[in-house]
Amino acid sequence: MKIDKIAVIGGGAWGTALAQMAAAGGDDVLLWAREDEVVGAINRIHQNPIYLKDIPLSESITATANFSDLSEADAWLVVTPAQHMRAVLSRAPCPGMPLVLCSKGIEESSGLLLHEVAHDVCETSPVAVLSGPCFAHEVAKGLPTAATLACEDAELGKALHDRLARPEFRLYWTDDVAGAEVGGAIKNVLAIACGIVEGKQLGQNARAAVIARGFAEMKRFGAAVGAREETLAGLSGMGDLVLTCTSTASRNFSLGKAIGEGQEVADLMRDRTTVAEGAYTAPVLHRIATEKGIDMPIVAMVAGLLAGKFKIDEALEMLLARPPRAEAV
Ligand SMILES: NC(=O)C1=CN([C@@H]2O[C@H](COP(=O)(O)OP(=O)(O)OC[C@H]3O[C@@H](n4cnc5c(N)ncnc54)[C@H](O)[C@@H]3O)[C@@H](O)[C@H]2O)C=CC1
Ligand SMILES: O=C(CO)COP(=O)(O)O
Repeated sequence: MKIDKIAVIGGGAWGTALAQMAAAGGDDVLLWAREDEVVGAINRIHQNPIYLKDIPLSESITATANFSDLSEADAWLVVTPAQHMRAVLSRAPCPGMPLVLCSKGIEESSGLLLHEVAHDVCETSPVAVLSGPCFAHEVAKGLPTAATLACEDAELGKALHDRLARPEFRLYWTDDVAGAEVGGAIKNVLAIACGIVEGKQLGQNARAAVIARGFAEMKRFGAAVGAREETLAGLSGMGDLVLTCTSTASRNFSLGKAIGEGQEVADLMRDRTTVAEGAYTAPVLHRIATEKGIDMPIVAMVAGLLAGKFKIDEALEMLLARPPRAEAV
């Protein structure tokens, strides 16, 4: 099996960066974007002026707003915000098309992981997941990056690896699709928590505690949905957790930081141009954890703070008042 022609669905920062990476060898790449302004600018001046400003893009990238153009591709990279993936895929002619899911989240309405949503909408499509510590602007500039490529079909996984990996974009493979998705979805919620710690000036010890105990929550959730612990300890889990929990380049961390500094959640969420997935993942993750009896206190606090159920000082008090426990998960 050989994958040559790549199409990318989603002209945000990450879709644009992935199109840039897929076009780095000079191969033509088709990028579907929702905004006419993005389509026009990519085709005319090879830039994405809304989502990835000031980064020159490869002339091998062509943008389109027509789903019908995508049927010529050998595989699609799906890079919409998680909550819009079902609606966008439902409009695209996907029978049998291999899909590489690059978004990070859990569908709020159904509680499904994104590979389950893709199977729902595109029943005959084989599905892979690409996830890891990858700030879009760094990938678009060709800075060294490593990520996880998860695919149950080994032949398709190898073909995707051969087409997408580059020396500066190193892909490690696994067949643990759920594992790769769980890490990417949960780290966004934990990044909001770490941003709150930063904004509230609770200290670096507290941030390290959130990362380590948040990882324990990730492992508990993973075990309940069949994710392998070794995947969570890799790039898509621990790797992305460290990146996103320690940098203001993360939208999730920055959202948390602003909340920690005392800004109102409603103001911060209103009129956002870019997506902070953790704000949508936190409530559904908390709901699933409660239903399945999975202990996820940090996730519960983030969900409660976003919903305005309590103040940060109260959340901190509740976390610190939890009964002592053994460290092992
Ligand atoms: N930016 C990054 O560094 C990375 C992002 N991701 C993930 O990629 C996914 C996409 O994120 P970004 O490209 O960063 O987005 P972005 O924040 O740069 O852009 C927002 C995107 O949302 C789309 N959008 C807004 N309203 C929509 C609607 N009603 N229906 C369909 N699409 C709509 C816009 O067209 C645009 O493509 C997210 O799940 C994110 O977690 C994953 C790795 C890195
Ligand atoms: O997923 C990311 C890096 O791997 C991007 O993080 P943010 O969505 O928080 O900006």
